[in-house]
Amino acid sequence: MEIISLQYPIVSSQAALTAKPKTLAIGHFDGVHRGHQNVIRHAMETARAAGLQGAIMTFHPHPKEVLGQSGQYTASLTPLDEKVERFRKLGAQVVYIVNFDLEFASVTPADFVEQVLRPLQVKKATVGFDFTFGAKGAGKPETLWALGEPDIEVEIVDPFMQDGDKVSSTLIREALSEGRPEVAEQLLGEPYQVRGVVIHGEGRGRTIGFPTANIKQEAAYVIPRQGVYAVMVQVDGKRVPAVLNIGVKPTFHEKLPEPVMEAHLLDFSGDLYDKSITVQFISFLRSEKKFGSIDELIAQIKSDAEQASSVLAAYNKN
Ligand SMILES: Cc1cc2nc3c(=O)[nH]c(=O)nc-3n(C[C@H](O)[C@H](O)[C@H](O)COP(=O)(O)O)c2cc1C
Ligand SMILES: Nc1ncnc2c1ncn2[C@@H]1O[C@H](COP(=O)(O)OP(=O)(O)O)[C@@H](O)[C@H]1O
Repeated sequence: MEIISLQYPIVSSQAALTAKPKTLAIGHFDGVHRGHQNVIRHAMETARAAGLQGAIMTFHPHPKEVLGQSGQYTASLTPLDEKVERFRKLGAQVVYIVNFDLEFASVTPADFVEQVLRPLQVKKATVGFDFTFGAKGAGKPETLWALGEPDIEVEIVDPFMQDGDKVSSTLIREALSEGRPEVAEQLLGEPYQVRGVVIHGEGRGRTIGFPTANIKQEAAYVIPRQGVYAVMVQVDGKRVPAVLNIGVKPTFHEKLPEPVMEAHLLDFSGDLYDKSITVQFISFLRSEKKFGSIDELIAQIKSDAEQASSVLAAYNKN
């Protein structure tokens, strides 16, 4: 798979000069959830059937981040490199990452088609029913259809529904903020995950019998609701059951400026510092509490670990 960064205008760029006829799925695709997967699969199938290259175009950073419309979009469900990995798994031959800056934000829908899609040899474009593009998001799928004529065929993919709801990144963000990782998993098609590096914490964990790997997220992820979770941790190519806390440790701190994310891996011992790990959120267990004594906290973490162990044993059986 080829990964090509594009900076508008692209007309005389290498990417345009060497472009092959293609089918292009276009979207932001944050999360690469089941709805996105459906759009991308349609595009890849169309490409195969028509003997065209199968490509995906996405935008980075998030338009809402650049245009300052919504603070929450500084965090994503899938940072760019994870998104690109998923595109690879979905069979893309080429991924275009368009640098979404203010200049690109002001390109009209017509110019997007003439100055980006046609130079890239797009013969078929696949978008979701709610796709918007061009300055102020003025372009809709039907606009693309009209502007693409006669030689760019546009395929508009219907909403992907699950239990009566339209699968969307917003729904996934809501589920995570409510501490419902099972819902997020259903919508994503796999558990919600956060990657990061293990850093040093306060060194208290091992003194209370529960060493915890403190995770510094590798990018600005959407962070689930604070509290205790049963999670699966991927480290050194292994998947290890773990119990995780996202919180401010009220038993020890009046006010931590930022919540921390820390995982105690079950039936595990070893040095994890500086390792890159991936946390998959499986189930929410409880809210974080301020305990009157360290012994009460230890007893509670012991019971959290037991609960996580049984939840994860059942999860991994299915
Ligand atoms: C499963 C689990 C549950 C936890 N629950 C709480 C809690 O309810 N209240 C709290 O103050 N700290 C809680 N903690 C955080 C501990 O206070 C923290 O792990 C301990 O202070 C060690 O921190 P350190 O790794 O920075 O040394 C929890 C930690 C784990 C692993
Ligand atoms: N079962 C385990 N789960 C998590 N970390 C473990 C485990 N066993 C050993 N460790 C090691 O212990 C470290 C955490 O110990 P801890 O006393 O909590 O220190 P810190 O406050 O620096 O995180 C981890 O970063 C890891 O290197």
